Amino acid sequence: MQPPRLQISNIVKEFGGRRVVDDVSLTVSPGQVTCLLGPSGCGKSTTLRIVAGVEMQGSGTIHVDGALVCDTVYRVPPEGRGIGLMFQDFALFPHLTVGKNVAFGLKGRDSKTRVHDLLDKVGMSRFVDEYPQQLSGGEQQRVALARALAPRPRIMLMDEPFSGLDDRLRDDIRDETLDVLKSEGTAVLLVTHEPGEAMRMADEIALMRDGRIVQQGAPYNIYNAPKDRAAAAFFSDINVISGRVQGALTDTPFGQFLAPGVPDGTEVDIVIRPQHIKIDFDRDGRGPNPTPEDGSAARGTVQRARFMGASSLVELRMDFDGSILRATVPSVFLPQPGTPLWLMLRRDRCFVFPQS
Ligand SMILES: Nc1ncnc2c1ncn2[C@@H]1O[C@H](COP(=O)(O)OP(=O)(O)OP(=O)(O)O)[C@@H](O)[C@H]1O
Repeated sequence: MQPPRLQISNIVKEFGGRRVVDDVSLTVSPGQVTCLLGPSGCGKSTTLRIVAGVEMQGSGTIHVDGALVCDTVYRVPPEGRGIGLMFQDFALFPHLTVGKNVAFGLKGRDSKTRVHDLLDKVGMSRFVDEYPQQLSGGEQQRVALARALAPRPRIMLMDEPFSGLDDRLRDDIRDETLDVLKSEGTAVLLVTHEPGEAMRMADEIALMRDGRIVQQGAPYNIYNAPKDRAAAAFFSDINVISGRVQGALTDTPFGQFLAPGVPDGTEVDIVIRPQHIKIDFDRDGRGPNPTPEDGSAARGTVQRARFMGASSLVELRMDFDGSILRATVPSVFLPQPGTPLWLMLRRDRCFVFPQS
C-alpha cells in the first residue's frame, strides 16, 4: 500500500513547560485537503511550523511519502522537504515582476512553460510583467499561490492564507485555490480558525483544542456528529436543554430523549442547532400533537425576530423555565414580539452529551 503523502505522528511541543501541541497525529494523501481547525492559540500554527521544519518538536515524527523527515535527532532542513508555504503575510518580492516571482524557485529549461501554465491556471497571465504593488490583494494572493506551487511541492502548508481578503473575494479565491491545488494533486494542510472556511475547503477536518486533536473526519460527519458540546458550538449557534438521566431516558418539556449507556442520575445537555427546531402556531393555548420524530411541543413567547437574508432568526422565551431558545426559519418569518409559538426538536438532529 502507498504510504500517506504526509504522516504526522505523536507530535508534542512545549514552550516554557506548557504543552501547546499535545500528541498530534494525522495523515494527508495526495490531492487531499486537511484543515487544522480550532480557536486562536490552540496550537495549529505551531503544528504547521513543525511540519515546515522551522520549529522543532519535543517528540514525535514526520514522514513524507514514507521517508522520515524529522524526529528529535534527525532533521531534513525546510528547503529539502518538498513543501510549499502560503501564509497570510507571505509577501511577494516587490522588486520582481509577477513572472519572476513565480519563477523564483525554479531552475532549468522548462521553467518558462511552468510559469506560464501556472499563471494561466490562476488567471494571472496578463499580469506577467507587472509588479506586485500594481496588483490588488486578491491578485497578489493568486500570484503567491502560483509561486508556492511552481516547484511542484509534494505538500502545501497554508496558514490562514485568505484572512487578509474581504468576504466576497475570499470565497472566490478559496474556490479557485482549491481547483488549482486539486489539479496539481498536492497534499494540503490548511490552518484556519474559521469553521466556514474549513467546511468549504476541507476533505477532512481535524478539530483542535488546547493542543490536541479532539475530533477528525469529513466536514459532514464533524458537523452532524460532534463529539461534545464544544465541538457542536464551534460550528454554529446552539441551543442547550438540560436534563437528568433515569433508565437511559431524559425527561424534558420536549418529551423524552434517549441517553443509552449513560448512568442514572447523570445531568445531560441536549444540544440542537437553531435550524433544526420546528416552529408551530398556538391554537388557543394548545400546540401540535407529539410525534415520534419531533417529540412533544413546548410553548414560548417571541422576544424578537430578525431577518438574516436567506433565513429569519426567532428568539423565544420558554414558558417552562424562562430560558431563551433560538430557531431559524428559511426565508421570511417575522412574528411580533409577544406572539406565543410552539417549538419541537427534531430527534434525529439532537445531540445528548453528559455534562462535564
Ligand atoms: N515561540 C514561542 N514561544 C512561546 N510560546 C509560543 C511560541 N509560539 C507559540 N507559542 C504559544 O503557543 C500557543 C499556540 O500557538 P499557535 O500559534 O500554534 O496557536 P494557533 O492555534 O495557531 O493560534 P493563532 O491562530 O492565534 O495563531 C499559544 O499560546 C502561543 O502563545
